[in-house]
Amino acid sequence: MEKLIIMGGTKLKGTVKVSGSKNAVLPIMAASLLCDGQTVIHNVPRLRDVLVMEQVLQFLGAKTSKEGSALTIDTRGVNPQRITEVLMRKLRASNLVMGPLIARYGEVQAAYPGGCAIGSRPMDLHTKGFQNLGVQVSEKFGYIYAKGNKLAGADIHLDVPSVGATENIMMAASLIHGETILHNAAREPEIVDLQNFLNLMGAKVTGAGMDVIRILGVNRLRPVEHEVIPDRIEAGTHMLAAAVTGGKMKLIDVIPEHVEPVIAKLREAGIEVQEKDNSIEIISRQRPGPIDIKTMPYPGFPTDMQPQMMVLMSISQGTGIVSESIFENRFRHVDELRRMGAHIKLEGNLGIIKGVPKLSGALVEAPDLRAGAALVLAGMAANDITVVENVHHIDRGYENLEQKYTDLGARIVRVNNGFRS
Ligand SMILES: CC(=O)N[C@H]1[C@@H](OP(=O)(O)OP(=O)(O)OC[C@H]2O[C@@H](n3ccc(=O)[nH]c3=O)[C@H](O)[C@@H]2O)O[C@H](CO)[C@@H](O)[C@@H]1O
Ligand SMILES: C=C(OP(=O)(O)O)C(=O)O
Repeated sequence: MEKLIIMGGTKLKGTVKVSGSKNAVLPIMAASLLCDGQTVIHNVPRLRDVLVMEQVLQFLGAKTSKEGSALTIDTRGVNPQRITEVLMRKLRASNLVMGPLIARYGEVQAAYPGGCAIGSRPMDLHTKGFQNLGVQVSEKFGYIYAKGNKLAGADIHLDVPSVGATENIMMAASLIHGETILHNAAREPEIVDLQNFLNLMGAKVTGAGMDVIRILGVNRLRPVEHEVIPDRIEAGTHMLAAAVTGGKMKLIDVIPEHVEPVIAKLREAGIEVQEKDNSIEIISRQRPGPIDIKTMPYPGFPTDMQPQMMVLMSISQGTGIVSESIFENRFRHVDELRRMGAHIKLEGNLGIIKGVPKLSGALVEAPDLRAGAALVLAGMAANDITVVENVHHIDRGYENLEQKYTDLGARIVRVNNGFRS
């Protein structure tokens, strides 16, 4: 098991390049199954979820190859079969192959997906959406069976704006007869990137980024080349890394508009943020002031930034409240932050944080991806040494996180059972 050993206390300084978006590239990889031929995706981050998604596509018969940050997916040999738990459980986005497979082959059998253990994460909105399109869905022994030969567009209303359900329905509806109108759709930038990719392939999708998306089904989609958007959660994580270490950091290859909710909260806490076309500069001069956050679907404050923001709140002057409204079990970093001296009280979905002047190093465990990143930030801001265990969670969603921070002056080494790796 790999761990990170962090010697805290260095202010991060310099320029960091933001990698391509994990949550944009995964649905786009799945969407390549909608056509026959070679799809080329540029700006693909090297991280574990992408590797596992490649394994899912390979299991279905696709061939994948990489050159630099370009990923080629050749779907000519695809021959769908039952996707087992072993693969599906490795990531949440594995569920996104369902929409494309139903539309193209009329059938899919797959185990329930995995992903970060941050809540119950049901699939009911995905399966109800498929049923609206004429798919027969049954569930048995942890598997979803979906079948339908005469699929047709429909009016679909999502109970909550689920990112995954919006993506699955958009992909399925792109390659079936008739028009689908998806109401209460998720509005995340990754949905807009998926719309752009589908339309390049020849689909007729409009409205992504708003809460009603219209998809006019077509008979055929063609393979294309596409460049994914920068990762707004990685960008937000770096912005918080600069803020909690008292640093001065320039982020390049970022779309400032996508991180506006994070920028607004940093400014409220007294951190200086300068935005340019595709760069952001963060200057942190003093201990942050108190803020409250409430996680909401985009364009609200992202749940994927809640643990990192809690680190800033742990060292702010005053008391702040975190209200987690998306996932019911996304406070698993709290016990670990307490080990580092944070004063946090939990009451249901509320975290009440009384800032302390400084955190102190400790042995902590990354319980999931963003909580793990938050612990790295806490370790860099703290006195003394912090050891973060279970780094594999962080590797799921960040490309070279510790290397990027080492380049900015942080003192971090990765060890494997005590040996440097
Ligand atoms: C790979 C990917 O893009 N993951 C992101 C995606 O996850 P994911 O797509 O899984 O998250 P959703 O938007 O679907 O989940 C939002 C809420 O809807 C609920 N829900 C969802 C589906 C369903 O069928 N029924 C249901 O009740 C969930 O329990 C949750 O409370 O959006 C989340 C919310 O921004 C992010 O934290 C994840 O990083
Ligand atoms: C929760 C996340 O990922 P996933 O949906 O893949 O579990 C995340 O990226 O923070």
